[in-house]
Amino acid sequence: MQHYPNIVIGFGKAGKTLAKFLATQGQEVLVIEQSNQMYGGTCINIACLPSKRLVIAAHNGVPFPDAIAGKTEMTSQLRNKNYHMLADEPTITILDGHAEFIADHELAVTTTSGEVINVAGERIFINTGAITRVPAEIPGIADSPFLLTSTTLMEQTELPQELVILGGGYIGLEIASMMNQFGAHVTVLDRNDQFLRREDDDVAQALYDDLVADGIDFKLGVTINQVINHADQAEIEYTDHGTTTSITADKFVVAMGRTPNTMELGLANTNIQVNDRQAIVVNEHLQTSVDNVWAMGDVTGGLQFTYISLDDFRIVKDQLFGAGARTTTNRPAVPTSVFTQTPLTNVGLTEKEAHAQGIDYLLFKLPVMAIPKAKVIGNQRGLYKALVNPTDHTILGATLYGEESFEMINLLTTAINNHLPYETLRDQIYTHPTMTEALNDLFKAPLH
Ligand SMILES: Cc1cc2nc3c(=O)[nH]c(=O)nc-3n(C[C@H](O)[C@H](O)[C@H](O)COP(=O)(O)OP(=O)(O)OC[C@H]3O[C@@H](n4cnc5c(N)ncnc54)[C@H](O)[C@@H]3O)c2cc1C
Ligand SMILES: NC(=O)c1ccc[n+]([C@@H]2O[C@H](COP(=O)([O-])OP(=O)(O)OC[C@H]3O[C@@H](n4cnc5c(N)ncnc54)[C@H](O)[C@@H]3O)[C@@H](O)[C@H]2O)c1
Repeated sequence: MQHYPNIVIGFGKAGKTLAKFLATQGQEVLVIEQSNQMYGGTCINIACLPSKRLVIAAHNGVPFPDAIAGKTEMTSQLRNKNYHMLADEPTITILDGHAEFIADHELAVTTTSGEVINVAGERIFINTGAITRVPAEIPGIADSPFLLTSTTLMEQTELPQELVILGGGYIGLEIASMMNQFGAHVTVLDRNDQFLRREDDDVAQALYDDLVADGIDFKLGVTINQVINHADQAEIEYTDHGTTTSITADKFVVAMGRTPNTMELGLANTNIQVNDRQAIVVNEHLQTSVDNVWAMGDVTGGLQFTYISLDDFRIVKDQLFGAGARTTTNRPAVPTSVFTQTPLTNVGLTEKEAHAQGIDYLLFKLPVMAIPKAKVIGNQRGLYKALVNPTDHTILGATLYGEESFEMINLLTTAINNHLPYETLRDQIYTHPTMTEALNDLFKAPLH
């Protein structure tokens, strides 16, 4: 059995960044990746980058098959670049194969040719990501020929005319908005009665109204009973507030959450603990229950974002090479964006959360209609909201529903993380015409 000082399982964001960093420190690293189509991980191959490429292509009126072809070319280039980023390091070995633990520090790797190679690692970093949750408990879904995931949707060459999306969260809404722009008729089914229930009601209502105006149908508060697979179409049967009915679809997308990818990792052969949601249990330093074994990224069951996985790398790096002060509990504010055609972006507290936590705040609000750049872009949908601490005037949170909000939010995040008073943003000189300059107006006067 070959021994390595460092083994990374999975070529994801945290894993590849850590492997590269260890190599720059002269350390030997074995990186195990089960698919040569996944060098660089989920984000660049099947998630963030291809999906945003398609969102933009749809917006620009690119026909669906051309958009898919352009996306595929892009991911291929990114994959190659990522591969060489690690493979060209003299102290990194990439092993193409599926890793399973056979003991706390030992792995059996089944290569693509079927050979099994056993390796041992002094330090092991698990970065195996998450996979689409396909609800086996709903009859007819798992074995349906009409089933798509976010991954297989992005491999289609023909636009489905009638598309049903099961789940109206991040993936469901981004796909709904994008496929609607490509020309499909989209219906979204979600078990929650309330659309985006964590958002403030005014913001959720604005996005909902805009998506409905675009032609997307929503069935909220429904129970999906079964999928009946006919010759050409799927029939999705659901109960809508006591009435059982059904809808037919050329394809349906399962977007009901993603489960930490631990099922085929052989963890039963180790002392590494997994919780009831299949996530690897870690402490605030991302250490598992076995010494010198860490888990990073989606597999820990935390927030599923690429930048969280990157931050997990920083936490582990700080233990190995720094003071060990960085933890999951002292992460700075984390912004999030739903990349619908008009994007919805948050950082910090919403009004709903402030109320629930009994936190007092000043409220600032601005309709996007008031922003000159929105007129220039030709999309005046949306509203901005910000919550401010009444005592020291620091920003408690912001919700930006409007064009380019996924860019602007980074400025607000900097302000929050550096405890800047809102007046700093209000009085700053901004480039013109931009969406960001609206911060001059947003912070003019609180509503209350
Ligand atoms: C459609 C979609 C859109 C998204 N959009 C965004 C977005 O816009 N912004 C954002 O921040 N996040 C987005 N996300 C979430 C983001 O993609 C994930 O949070 C992120 O990629 C997780 O990275 P990771 O480091 O946990 O591991 P991953 O990048 O998932 O890497 C895990 C790797 O491990 C490999 N692997 C798994 N098991 C084994 C094994 N046993 N042996 C060997 N190799 C193994 C896998 O093949 C994979 O390459 C999106 C997700 C999806 C599905
Ligand atoms: N822009 C981004 O950063 C981005 C984009 C896509 C995905 N992601 C990440 O990927 C993760 C997974 O995305 P997702 O959309 O699959 O999960 P999600 O948790 O965001 O949404 C899942 C939705 O499915 C619904 N649902 C679950 N079970 C159901 C059932 N039986 N019947 C009907 N509805 C049901 C839930 O109510 C929820 O609205 C996200 O949480 C996010 O962290 C991020």
